[in-house]
Amino acid sequence: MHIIQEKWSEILNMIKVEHDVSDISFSTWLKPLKVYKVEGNVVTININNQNIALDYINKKYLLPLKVAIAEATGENFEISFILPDEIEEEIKEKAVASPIDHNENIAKANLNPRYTFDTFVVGNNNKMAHAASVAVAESPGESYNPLFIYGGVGLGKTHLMHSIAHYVLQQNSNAKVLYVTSEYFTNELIESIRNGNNSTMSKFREKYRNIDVLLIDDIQFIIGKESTQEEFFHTFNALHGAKKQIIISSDKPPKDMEILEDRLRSRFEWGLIVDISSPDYETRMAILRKKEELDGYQIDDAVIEYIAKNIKSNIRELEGALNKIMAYANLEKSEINLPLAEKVLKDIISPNQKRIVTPELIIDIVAEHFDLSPADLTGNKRNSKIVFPRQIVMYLCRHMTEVTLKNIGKVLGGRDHTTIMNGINKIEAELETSESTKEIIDILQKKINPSK
Ligand SMILES: Nc1ncnc2c1ncn2[C@@H]1O[C@H](COP(=O)(O)OP(=O)(O)OP(=O)(O)O)[C@@H](O)[C@H]1O
Repeated sequence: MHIIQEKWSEILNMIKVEHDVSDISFSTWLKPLKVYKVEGNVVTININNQNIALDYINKKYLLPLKVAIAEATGENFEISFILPDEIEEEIKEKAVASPIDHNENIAKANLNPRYTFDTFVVGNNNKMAHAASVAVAESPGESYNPLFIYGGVGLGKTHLMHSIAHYVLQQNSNAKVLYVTSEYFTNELIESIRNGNNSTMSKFREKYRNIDVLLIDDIQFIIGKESTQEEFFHTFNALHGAKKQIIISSDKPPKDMEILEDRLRSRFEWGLIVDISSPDYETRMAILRKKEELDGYQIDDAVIEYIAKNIKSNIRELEGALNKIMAYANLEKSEINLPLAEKVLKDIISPNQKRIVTPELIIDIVAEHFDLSPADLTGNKRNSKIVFPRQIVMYLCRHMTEVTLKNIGKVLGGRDHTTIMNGINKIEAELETSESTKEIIDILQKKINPSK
């Protein structure tokens, strides 16, 4: 604590005595004054009362304050006054300048720090989507609302959405920005409904309707979930009506989302719809080069070209391939060259570009989709949250691999083949009657084997 702060009441009392200030004047003008900060030889005094006449204090007490401070400290100080409003402004400005607060904002908004415009490679496949995203980032709520980005798995939708969010936060650290997947939105909604009281629901609504920029990823997953669609519809209206920006991504355009409620579909079409397609060879090369630069690697052209030539449809896999080569080189302490790349990638790059689908892969992807762990699916728990996804694994293993019922049972924690058969029958029956099960299976099949 600065000596002026320590001696503050003494200083005020000195003024009272020396200038014969009445009790009432003292408590009106002097007592509310507080030392806000001391920097160098400047004391900033908080007036502490927005309505007080600054002029009057300046005229009447500036000199007495200077003298009393000099007397109490033995030094000369300049004095400046600050009002509560100005203090608030200053705190906000500090928040902009402070990288710690910026990181906090990024975390609060659920953003991946790496997914920015700087690290996003613009190519023929995403030029329009990129340009629209920049426009939205520069003037959220004003240009295209909603911005609807669609495209296949692993092509950069999420990266682009995060880039918009980062940009908005950089421009205005007070902006309320939130990125969620539609699955997260659904789970949170279900949780609020399950808690069953009005306050959890109103908290949920307050959260989602009090946002400047809302980004919802993979909206296709709310299809078939009626209460989620209903709630999202109202969230959308509230935000859009208040000119708040909404950005949505999906694996297909609204017109192809067959069982989406019409009123949502038409809203999705209000703004701008842009797509991201598979990158061409040049773009794949540029993405790999960018990654090399960001991760600080030094890699032979031949290796980069080999990956770019062979992995065509999915950028996540393109990056995964490079990571895998680096990991091997590291592990085996070997040089990064073409023979190593060929050896490491032989599983990914089969002559006809097919990904090898195994029950383990299916378990991983189904678990991730339902927000479960693989161990949940192979374990013994029997609640419906787990049983349904487990049956889906059985169905998908049957239809996407050559593995026998017995072996599917083995991988699924040692279940016998009749259990597996029953699970498969259950899903097959549901597919006859339930649009949402059909949709889930469709999504999962695409996640498991995007090239199909
Ligand atoms: N144009 C690009 N430049 C640089 N990196 C990219 C680009 N496009 C995609 N990536 C990278 O590819 C990976 C997959 O991208 P992302 O997660 O954004 O895909 P997505 O389309 O959202 O996939 P999903 O459909 O699975 O949600 C990320 O690591 C991302 O950084």
